[in-house]
Amino acid sequence: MEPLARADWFKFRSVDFTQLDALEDCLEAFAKRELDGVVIRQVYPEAYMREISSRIERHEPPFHVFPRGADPHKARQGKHLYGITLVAADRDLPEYFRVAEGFRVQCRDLFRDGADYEARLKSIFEVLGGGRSVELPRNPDGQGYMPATIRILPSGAAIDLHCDNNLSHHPSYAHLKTVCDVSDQLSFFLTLNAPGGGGELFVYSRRWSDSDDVGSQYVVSKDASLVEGCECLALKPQPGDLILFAGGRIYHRVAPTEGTRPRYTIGGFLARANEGRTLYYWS
Ligand SMILES: O=C(O)CCC(=O)C(=O)O
Ligand SMILES: [Fe+2]
Repeated sequence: MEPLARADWFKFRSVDFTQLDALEDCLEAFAKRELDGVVIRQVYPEAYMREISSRIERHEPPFHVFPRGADPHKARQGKHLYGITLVAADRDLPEYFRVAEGFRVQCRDLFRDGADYEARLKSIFEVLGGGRSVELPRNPDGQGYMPATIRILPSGAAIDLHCDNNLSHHPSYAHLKTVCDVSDQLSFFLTLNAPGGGGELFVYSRRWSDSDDVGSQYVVSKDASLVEGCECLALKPQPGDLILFAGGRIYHRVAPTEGTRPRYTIGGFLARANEGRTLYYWS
């Protein structure tokens, strides 16, 4: 992570993975809006991220590709996912839960010779949650949600301006809302591969308000004029760095990547249980 100017409208902390204890219980500060983001550097060694990225490049293991039907080799030309998000699954939740089951197994395979991704993230969230238990949510049939998705941005691809609170208005969130409080959900992602240029996460001083919700347009591509004149910061994490930020309430986007190296990140969302002291993560 490159050094970053502090901004009073984006309160963040940055620590090395070895100093994780410094962030103990920091989710309380997120809830009180005293903290907007944290960067945990070198959650994995950079060399291991290179190995993971070359597996992703080879589509190994053969993750489900979204949009479905895209040839993973040809799909390099456009933004795509390994796995599927709740909103991308739209109303086909049986498909979502099928993909989720396979993804968890394949993700273990992807990290087979290092620290397991899901286990490592859970142990980090336990510290950040001040000892709360951390669990994958399950639907009434006992099927687990997607623990994360892998976002692949080849050269020139971007993630347009959005706020993740907007996503939780989608009908596919109906069950999840009975389990956890998805308003002001947090976003997390681990950088696996950084592009040669561009690909910064831009966060804006503009906050979400429910009046920003535009009917059935749930996801990205909010009108850029929403943040015209707002202040912004560019975060540029390095491979192995984990970012956790208040993506539910803070407008953000990923700038177009430049150069031949694609941008790979793996991540999802985090929220507190409606009851009890559990944290849930999903994508
Ligand atoms: O950088 C990424 O992979 C996605 C960032 C994002 O918009 C999010 O995690 O909510
Ligand atoms: Fe987001």
